[in-house]
Amino acid sequence: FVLPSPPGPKFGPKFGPSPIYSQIRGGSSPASPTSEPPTPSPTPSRTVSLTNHINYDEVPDLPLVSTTPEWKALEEHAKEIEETHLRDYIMDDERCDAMHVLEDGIMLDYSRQRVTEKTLDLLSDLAEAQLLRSKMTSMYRGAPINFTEKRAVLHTALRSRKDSPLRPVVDGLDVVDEVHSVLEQIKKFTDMVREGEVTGYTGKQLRNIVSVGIGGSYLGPEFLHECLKTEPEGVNAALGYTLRFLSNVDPVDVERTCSELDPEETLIIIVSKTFTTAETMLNARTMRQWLWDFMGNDPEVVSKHVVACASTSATDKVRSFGISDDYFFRFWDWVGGRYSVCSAAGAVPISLVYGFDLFSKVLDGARSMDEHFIQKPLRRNIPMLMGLIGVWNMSFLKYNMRTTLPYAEALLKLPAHIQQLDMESNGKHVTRSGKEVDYLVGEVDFGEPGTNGQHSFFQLLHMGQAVPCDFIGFVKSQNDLVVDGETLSSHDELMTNFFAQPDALANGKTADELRAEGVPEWQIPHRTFHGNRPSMSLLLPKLTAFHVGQLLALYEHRTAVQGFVWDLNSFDQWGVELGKKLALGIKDKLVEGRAGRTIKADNPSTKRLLDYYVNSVNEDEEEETGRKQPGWGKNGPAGSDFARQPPQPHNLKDRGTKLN
Ligand SMILES: O=P(O)(O)OC[C@H]1O[C@H](O)[C@H](O)[C@@H](O)[C@@H]1O
Repeated sequence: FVLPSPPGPKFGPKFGPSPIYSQIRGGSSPASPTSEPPTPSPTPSRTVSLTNHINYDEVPDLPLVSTTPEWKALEEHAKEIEETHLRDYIMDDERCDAMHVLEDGIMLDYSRQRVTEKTLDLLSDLAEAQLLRSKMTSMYRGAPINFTEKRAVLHTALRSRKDSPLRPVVDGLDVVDEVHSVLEQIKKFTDMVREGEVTGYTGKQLRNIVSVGIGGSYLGPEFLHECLKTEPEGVNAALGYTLRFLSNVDPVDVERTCSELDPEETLIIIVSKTFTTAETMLNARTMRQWLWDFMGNDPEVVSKHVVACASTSATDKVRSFGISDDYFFRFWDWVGGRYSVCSAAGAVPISLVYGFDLFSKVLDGARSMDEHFIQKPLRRNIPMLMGLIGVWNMSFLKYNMRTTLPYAEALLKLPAHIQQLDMESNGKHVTRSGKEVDYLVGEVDFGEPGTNGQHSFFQLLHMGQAVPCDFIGFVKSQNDLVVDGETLSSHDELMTNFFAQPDALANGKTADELRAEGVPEWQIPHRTFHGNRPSMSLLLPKLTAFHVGQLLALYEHRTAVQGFVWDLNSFDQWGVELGKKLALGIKDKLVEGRAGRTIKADNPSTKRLLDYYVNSVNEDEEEETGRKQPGWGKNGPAGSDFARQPPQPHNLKDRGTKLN
């Protein structure tokens, strides 16, 4: 990977005087937790200079990757792999030894993947042909690699050190300075709230936090929250605070979120990069109404109880909502929603509940993984290995699904976060140059913590469709238990499954083995497992804030690797737009229907559904009132504001509780 140095930054970023990131060595973060078990000391790294790459705008239009000799070689090789069963591969001592890495405190074992040394060599050739390193460094340097939106992709800058020698500049601003100025604002504000120096409208301490947001403005922060809830430092830091997330536009979600909350002690965080997302903005208005219902319709109620985390380009919208500038925590267009956990989107709610210091440890972990990713050679690079094996499984072995199986209850929201991160990033059908792909890209991701998943969908994993599995486990529990008389701790018991399941998937169970166990002949086909099902195992020391940060960045980078090799733009999401636009059109039609006018739909199928929906509600109304109702008509003439109210309007006051 020795590529010519760029002639100069064409796309905006400015660099320090010399090779910069090359001074950073992997795993050197000082923030590794001191608690047991110690993070294994990183192997000394080879440094990689970020200057050895070509500018993104000079990356040539690549031919469809499926037409390259590197791709064809892998296709041929896939036939060879079919010849050997995983149960034989995993008996090879030398192979198993070669197929694990211990880097940045994380052990990755990929010996249960259907790969050989040759597979890895061929994948490495493919990565080189697809300019993987060049694309990675372009991302870190702030090139506009999200070219359909003309944006840089700089989530790595969100966890840069203040004195980082790598200083991308976007729109004339040094992004690292920008990041640190907001982090300081967040620290100051959240400390003041936690110390009671900033209070609510009636002078009460703000101890209930409601984060309103959806998609990337929700899933990642919720994933972090669930991890920190039982993190030993997190448990103490959060005493006396609650954090709830309001994401769905379903009014029932409002009901659940507000139940038993005292509005006078509640701080609402509106998290929306664009500050236009329909669901979030309706929920934001609902929560504002809820505050007003209790404390009066005074602008100060909003300015003291509502904060915003949004992109700088939404500043006017934030202000016109009534939010004060001091309560506005900005992020930037160069942070994608699903990559925004380390921005204000995650920083504000998490710091309010757990304190800024704990959130900083998440950033330390993510930074450690960023450094690992950019520096380590392929065979020691965890996200790169995982990404390339992902490409191999999907495009060559044709597994079009993948499952994330954390053996840690506190990671219960990781599968949902990965689902958005990966499926929104790589769920595409054209390459960077707009060519239709003729190879499989973008897995269907799903998952559930073990052992719950074992009693749910594992039947399919073992005997139905083959789905590559990511097993994630920890050496030490956040909170282990030893029950009197038990031979193992409860965490050990959990981990027995973490070790057993990958073997069950790989080995399966043959008819001969079943016969030897005395299984009756008629049952044998029903109890035979074909095995040969790939998985990988990630083993981390303990689910601390630092290691959560590593995991977060690891999966972000895995997604990027796959997108880079498939030559996709993993950072836009145009596929989400069409449905949003259509929903706006339906809104107009429903308004018509509610006003008792004929609904004109775009097709008979939608018209039938809309008519049924509107008329069924009206029939319920008639039953209740004994009167014929046009639209919602009970409260006023058709077409008036009242006419659009639901039949049983709720008083938002019912959804909160004054505790004293
Ligand atoms: O943060 P917001 O602008 O409200 O966007 C929230 C979400 O909405 C969209 O539908 C996108 O697909 C997501 O990537 C985004 O995270």
